Amino acid sequence: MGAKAPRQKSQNPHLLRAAALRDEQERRRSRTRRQPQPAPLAEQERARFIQAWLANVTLLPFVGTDPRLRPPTFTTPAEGRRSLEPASPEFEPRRNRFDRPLHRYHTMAFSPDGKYEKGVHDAAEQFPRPKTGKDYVYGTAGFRMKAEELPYITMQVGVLSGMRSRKCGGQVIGVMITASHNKAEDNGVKIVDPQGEMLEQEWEKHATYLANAVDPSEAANAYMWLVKELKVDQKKPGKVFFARDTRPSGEMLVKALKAGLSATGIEACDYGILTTPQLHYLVKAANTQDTSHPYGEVSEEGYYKKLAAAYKAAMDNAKPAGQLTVDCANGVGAPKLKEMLKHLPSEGKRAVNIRIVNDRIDKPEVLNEKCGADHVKSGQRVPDGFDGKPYERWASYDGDADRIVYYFNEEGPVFRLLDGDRIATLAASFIGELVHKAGLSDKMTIAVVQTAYANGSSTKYIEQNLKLKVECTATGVKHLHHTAARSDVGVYFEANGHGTVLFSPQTLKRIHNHKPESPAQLEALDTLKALTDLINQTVGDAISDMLLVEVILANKEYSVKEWLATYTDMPNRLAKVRVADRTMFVCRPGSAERKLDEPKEFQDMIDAVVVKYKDGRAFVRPSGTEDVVRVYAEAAESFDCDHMMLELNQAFEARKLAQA
Ligand SMILES: CC(=O)N[C@H]1[C@@H](OP(=O)(O)O)O[C@H](CO)[C@@H](O)[C@@H]1O
Repeated sequence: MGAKAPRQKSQNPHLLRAAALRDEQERRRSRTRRQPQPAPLAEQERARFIQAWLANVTLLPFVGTDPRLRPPTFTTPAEGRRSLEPASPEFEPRRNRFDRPLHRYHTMAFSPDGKYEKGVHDAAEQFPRPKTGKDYVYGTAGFRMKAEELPYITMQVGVLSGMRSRKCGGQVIGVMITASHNKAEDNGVKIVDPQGEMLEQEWEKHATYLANAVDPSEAANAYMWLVKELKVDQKKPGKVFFARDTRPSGEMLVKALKAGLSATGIEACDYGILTTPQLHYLVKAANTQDTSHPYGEVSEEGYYKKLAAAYKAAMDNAKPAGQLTVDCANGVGAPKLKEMLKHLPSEGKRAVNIRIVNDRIDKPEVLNEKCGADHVKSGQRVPDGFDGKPYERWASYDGDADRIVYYFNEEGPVFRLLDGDRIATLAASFIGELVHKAGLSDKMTIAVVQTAYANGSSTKYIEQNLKLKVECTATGVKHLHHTAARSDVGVYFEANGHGTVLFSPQTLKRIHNHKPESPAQLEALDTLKALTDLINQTVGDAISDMLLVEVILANKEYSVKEWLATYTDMPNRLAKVRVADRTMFVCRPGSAERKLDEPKEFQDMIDAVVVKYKDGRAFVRPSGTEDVVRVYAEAAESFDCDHMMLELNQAFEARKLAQA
């Protein structure tokens, strides 16, 4: 640990008193260090003591980073407890930039058999926290930032995922290292829960807490605090599967992750380079392999085999709809789609005709560069390398292949996007037809889950034409996933192409136990069964969603033109405004982020703008992944959308909220 700069003398009497207290603690500590260490306690006595210690230890708010405030190395209970001096009132727990208290606590230093605490301490020394002065928050997409800032956080994610596995009875937990659609120099890390879903929300706070421990001692203290608070039995086994995308920084982050895992005695399995949804698949497959409903073979090969078998079954009575070109964003989707194609029929009536472009994983700097789902969706334009003729079907993945959008050009050329809303409506209508044809209509209901960004026409189409229920949730896949999981069949997609379909366990049972009464019912039932395997139900998956769309287009004998013709999108605009502090924008609870409560009167102003335009709809919400607020506007006329955006922009400027 480096030398500390001397503290500035304060005239504040409280601070002077606190400084005197610190000096006294330091004197006591140096006396303690000089004393001979007591002999080791007998094993039984030791166990009794640990229990007593855990019961008695008082947790105090962290009061600063001064090493002199740290408690002494543990010797006996009495001495240990002496270190827990009451915090002075003037030391408020530090708060991060989102005004959340950073729950930092001092326990004693290493507990008697604190090998894991010591391990965390040492791992934090090996991968020190970057001195950026920033607070890090586990957000919608885990932690995501410049790769060089990530090693410490990744190490801590290793620590937390191991704890999570122990807490979940030793079930496998996943850790994915990816920054999805971000540029190559960024990276990210996120945790996958036992059924392949996103990390439980309560644990996101624990991840934030660990990531903000400022030094090795605090990291060890934070670890112990969580162990006690969450009642994690450290003797229990824990297992973590991890993988990364093609970013060059992935390898160095894997080292940091492994350090966090081995520091806490967790068994780890490195799956190398995978797409994000493949890792989600593996986690669920591992945790269900000995149950009555195994999700699939626990291997990458198992993933391809499951999808290929389901694809072939679902295409039994259909004719593929011609060539599809896939832009893989120069990311991990390219090699994995090539692998997938080896398992799919290349000849015969079910032959798959897929051409891959933007597959340069050997050139990391081109990852997501002018290509990929985000580039296409947010810019409403074709990617680099596009050579499609009118009405040729194209699709784009993002950098870790967990989302997909389709598109084509009409003569002109006029760009036509078939985004997540379109995939949701296509999937919901096809599944609805199959359920009806199989004679299962009265046994299950289908719901479609969207966010406020879903195009108003798609919502109307689902309710009025498909006659299905639509639910709107806050932005972020975990919200959609949880809502969809409450339905028998829950189709969820964000407009940006991230989504999947969930079949509840009872629904799967009903589908598999249903006795068809005619050949037509049997045919529909077989296709429905195949879809339940074709769809990656753990998370949005570009490869699986693509095969689903291909199956539907082939079965419905739809061209992209017919798919587009199902409804007409409302003209819409999405912009982001850089503001000094996005946390001052607070969404109204229960409004699915379509209304604001703060800043006061801002919502009234939006409402006053919107009523002026035919079928106008607009909302403003703070982003969960960037330091911006997003502004969305929709109206019957494209011209009106532009006007609405202009008026909303003026509102930001009038209140001096926007930053240059
Ligand atoms: C309008 C939009 O596309 N928002 C995206 C974006 O969230 P924001 O909270 O809007 O930054 O990133 C999320 C994570 O990738 C994704 O789930 C979401 O759909």
